[in-house]
Amino acid sequence: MRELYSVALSDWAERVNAAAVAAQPFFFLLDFELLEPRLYTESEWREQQLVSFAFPGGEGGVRAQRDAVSLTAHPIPTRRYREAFDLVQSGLQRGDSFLTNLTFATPIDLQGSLEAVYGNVSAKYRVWLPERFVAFSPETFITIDAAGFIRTSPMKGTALDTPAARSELVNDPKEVAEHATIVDLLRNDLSQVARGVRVSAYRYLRALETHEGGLVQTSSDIGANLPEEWREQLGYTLLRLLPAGSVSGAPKPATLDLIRRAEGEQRGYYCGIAGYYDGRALDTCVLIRFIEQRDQAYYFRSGGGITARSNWASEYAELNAKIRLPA
Ligand SMILES: C=C(O[C@@H]1C=C(C(=O)O)C=C[C@H]1O)C(=O)O
Repeated sequence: MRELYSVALSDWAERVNAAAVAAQPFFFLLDFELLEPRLYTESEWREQQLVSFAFPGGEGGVRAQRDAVSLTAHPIPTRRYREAFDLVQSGLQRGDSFLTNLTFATPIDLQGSLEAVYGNVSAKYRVWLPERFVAFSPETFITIDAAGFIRTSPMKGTALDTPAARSELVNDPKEVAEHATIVDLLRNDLSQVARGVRVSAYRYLRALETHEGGLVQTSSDIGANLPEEWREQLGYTLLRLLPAGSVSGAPKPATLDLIRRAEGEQRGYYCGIAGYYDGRALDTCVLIRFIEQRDQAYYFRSGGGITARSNWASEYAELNAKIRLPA
């Protein structure tokens, strides 16, 4: 398996394995295309501040600021969205894919800096890579506890947090089917690296607060047992699970090809993962709810899952509805 990876990725995986075995804390970033793997030691984030992150059980990075931050989106032209959507639809109709996550970068005006966004918003996971991006993600990719129990909580299905939209989300056959597809895909992914795969909670609703009103998402929890010596293989285990099913689709190889053709640009760290190992256990998130800085411009990256039953206008609306700052 190892020879399939680039030198940079194998090197990254070996360094992850070594640090995990040595009980040395580390933080990492992996981009969607797996071209720019990064691994940071404690002094690189604490003293040199090459990256900042705030994870549920972990590090804080810079403290919350009080500067006002806000954003104004300039939605991408519907024509551009439809072209990509139609390309994805033809792949879905041919049966190359049965679920494809289609995303775009929407230009935004940002009042405040990436740092100010990082310091002001609340989210389960926050990551700030200076000059590059800030992410405020609600989505866990996987966690591994000290005993080697691996868990994942895919989020699939998003709606505004109103009673009507909630019940539509819960009852919509398309949403039900998409969610089942993702849970299946992740069960399969986990079974590649672990044993005793089980779903402990299925399709529960979770509210997400934002500056401009709430969103709800449907999530599930899936878990399994890694081999006892899991730390020795941690880097390669992570690579085998990527890209994350919830932000790619199924089946993965053909779907990734469809995504590349439809989106026409790399996702970079958006839809990649970030992880924090505290010396014993690992927590990772999917890098969504993502503001990117390119040259002197800012873009909000967002998207959602498309199936053969999807309709372009509601998918376009979902992509735009996600362009918000959490409270
Ligand atoms: C890629 C994104 O969304 C993904 C797709 C979701 C969906 O289809 O409901 C929800 C969360 C993400 O896993 C994003 O929000 O940017």
